[in-house]
Amino acid sequence: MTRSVFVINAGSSSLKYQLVDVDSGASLASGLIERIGETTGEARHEAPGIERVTERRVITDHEHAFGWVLQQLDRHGPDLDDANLIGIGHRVVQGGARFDRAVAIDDDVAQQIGDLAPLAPLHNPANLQGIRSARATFPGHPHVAVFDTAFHLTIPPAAHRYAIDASVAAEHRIRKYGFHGTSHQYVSRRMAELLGRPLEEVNTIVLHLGNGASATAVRGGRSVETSMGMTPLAGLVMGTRSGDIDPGVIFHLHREAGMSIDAIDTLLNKRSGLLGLTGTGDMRDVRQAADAGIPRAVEALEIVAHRLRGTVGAYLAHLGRTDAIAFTAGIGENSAPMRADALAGLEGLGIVLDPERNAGSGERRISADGSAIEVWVVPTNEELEIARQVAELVDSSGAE
Ligand SMILES: Nc1ncnc2c1ncn2[C@@H]1O[C@H](COP(=O)(O)OP(=O)(O)O)[C@@H](O)[C@H]1O
Ligand SMILES: CC(=O)OP(=O)(O)O
Ligand SMILES: [Mg+2]
Repeated sequence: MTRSVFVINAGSSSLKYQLVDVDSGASLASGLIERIGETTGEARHEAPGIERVTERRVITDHEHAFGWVLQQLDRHGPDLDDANLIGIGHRVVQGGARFDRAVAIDDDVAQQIGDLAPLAPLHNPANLQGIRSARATFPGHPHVAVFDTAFHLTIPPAAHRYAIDASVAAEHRIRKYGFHGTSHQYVSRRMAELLGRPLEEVNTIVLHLGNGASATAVRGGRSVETSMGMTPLAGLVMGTRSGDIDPGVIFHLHREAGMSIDAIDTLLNKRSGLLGLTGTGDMRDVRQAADAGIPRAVEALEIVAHRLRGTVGAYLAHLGRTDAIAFTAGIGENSAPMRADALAGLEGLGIVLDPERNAGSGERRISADGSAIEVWVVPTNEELEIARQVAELVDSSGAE
């Protein structure tokens, strides 16, 4: 019989969901509600065998959004009883130093997710709002939190501590947490499977390049270094986030340009990265502009590739021996030129792409036969990984 998990990724003004068949991995329904709380929201729902539903309407809050989803399921199926819904999985971005695995959500866990909000002010309050609304909407089912940070709690202190006053860091819980852990875990496991070797023996660099982007060095299935930091602002150049900058820039913008801390926060999180460099945060548009010869787009792609190449180089050093590099997420899976640019010039380090394989599609090896380090495209599936973790917890503990 089918067993399904409803996976929720709640953002501040959006709600992404997917009903996942845990055993086959198939998506039974999915959708996205955007601009919640604004004057014109947009809601999409799709399921196999139906025409995609798109509506523009006011959606007042997350509970209202869930009401809309239930209505779509009611109208178009699948029926949640037929789908044998066994639990609800919530993506929670910040789990702090405490949550090293998925947990069943009770009032105490919900409170702790709220207490972690200062460490992820853009994400955790929204995640919590999603949890509250979903618990009200699905009161009879177990709810499970799956944390972006959990996979990275194996990162050793030399890599996760910042060199600042130790008492200030301890008091304010300042350290590298890292994010996208669900994806890095899923892809690094799959990588070992594809190489046909035990997970414990495989060292992989995972490059998750979506709107948010991060790199992780995985040694024998454990994260040992990652590019995001205390917050998802650090590291690689992203769609709208700057990634690494000299922290001195912030003082300069405050003191010399008179910008408020909130304005700088918005600048670095929402108006930087590809968007700040070119005017669009979407890689497809930037590539098109670069192909048309627009200099700032060409230069933006060089900045993205330069940061990636430096990160790969650092992680080769941290791992000592690297078996594979895996590209994943929207850009990593779909942009052959960005993969080629990121690894250009690394032949001397044993990394050689095969241009024809790189230009193909789907899960595959893209390195040349003689490449000492294999390079692969491994499509991520965060929803499936969340659904599996929920199923595992429900099966083992009868989570309520
Ligand atoms: N064919 C493609 N070529 C280049 N970039 C692509 C392609 N398809 C998607 N992308 C890029 O992937 C990014 C979105 O990645 P995705 O993983 O879907 O994002 P999110 O982090 O929101 O889940 C966007 O920058 C988009 O332009
Ligand atoms: C944590 C993070 O960066 O998430 P996303 O890629 O979904 O923005
Ligand atoms: Mg994604």
